[in-house]
Amino acid sequence: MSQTQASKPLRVAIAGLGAIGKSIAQSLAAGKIPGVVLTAVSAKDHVKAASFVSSFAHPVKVLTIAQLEPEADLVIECAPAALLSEIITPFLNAKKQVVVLSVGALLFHPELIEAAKTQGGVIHVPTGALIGLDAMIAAAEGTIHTVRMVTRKPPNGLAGAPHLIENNISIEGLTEAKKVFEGNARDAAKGFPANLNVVVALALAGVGPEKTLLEIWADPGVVRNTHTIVVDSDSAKFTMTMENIPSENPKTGRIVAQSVIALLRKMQSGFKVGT
Ligand SMILES: NC(=O)C1=CN([C@@H]2O[C@H](COP(=O)(O)OP(=O)(O)OC[C@H]3O[C@@H](n4cnc5c(N)ncnc54)[C@H](OP(=O)(O)O)[C@@H]3O)[C@@H](O)[C@H]2O)C=CC1
Ligand SMILES: O=C([O-])CC(=O)C(=O)O
Repeated sequence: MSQTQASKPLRVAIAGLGAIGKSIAQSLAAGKIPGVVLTAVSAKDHVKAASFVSSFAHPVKVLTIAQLEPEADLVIECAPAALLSEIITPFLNAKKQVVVLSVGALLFHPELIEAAKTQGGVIHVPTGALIGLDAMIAAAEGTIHTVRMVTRKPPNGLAGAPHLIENNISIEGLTEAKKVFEGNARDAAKGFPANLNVVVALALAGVGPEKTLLEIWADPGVVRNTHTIVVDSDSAKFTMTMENIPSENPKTGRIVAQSVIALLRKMQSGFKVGT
């Protein structure tokens, strides 16, 4: 339905007020998308969150995660990955829509995808910090032979990842690029749950997490989170490079929040461009 046809506004809740959540909240509060209204947020620190939303023109409730569902038609999950199920399950059970940013965590909760497919709720995975999901989805209608991705991040965009800690891989004081991971998207999601959602989105759009291959480099020579993807399929061969300017969270590109705003705008519009 187009926004002009819509009788009621789409009520949106945001779970997690970090780099992504705050940016989306500000855009929605500024009325960037007609027909979409921010009704509630959830955050770890409710006092800080209440102060953040107090400047908005319309009142926005600060609630616990469990209190969000009755307040919204759609929840945007942009919290730590461990909270994914807690945030989206009540919405899926109510046959509502969810937008998932912690995409990596979906691999370890197949029941959530199953619930969305069978029970009437909807999970949206926005393109986020990636490029070319439209081309991947189209190529996946035919046969995709190989998908390879190489990610280069400034070392502070990888700091603290479980894979580095468990394998005693130091990225302190690097003077040249260091390869810190080579494997598939499933193992990357396990080892880098807060850093490589992009490769999981790519896998879900294309050939799945086992066959989507990835190298990760801690590179003191880059200032942007840089993802290069090479795809070979029976319809096209394509190479794409994305250089993401980090947001206030060095792990997260600025474009991620904009991708969610673009998704909401597309959902509300009668004119949709892109696959
Ligand atoms: N799909 C994609 O392309 C991308 C996905 N991501 C993923 O999106 C998610 C959000 O990213 P980003 O905004 O950068 O992360 P941030 O760390 O900046 O924000 C997460 C927020 O969630 C808050 N939080 C922690 N515990 C709770 C809780 N119990 N209830 C509600 N909120 C809580 C944190 O609070 P506090 O700060 O107080 O701990 C923080 O403000 C992450 O999982 C990230 O990996 C990121 C980039 C790209
Ligand atoms: O995938 C992620 O979690 C974040 C990322 O690489 C980026 O923003 O470039």
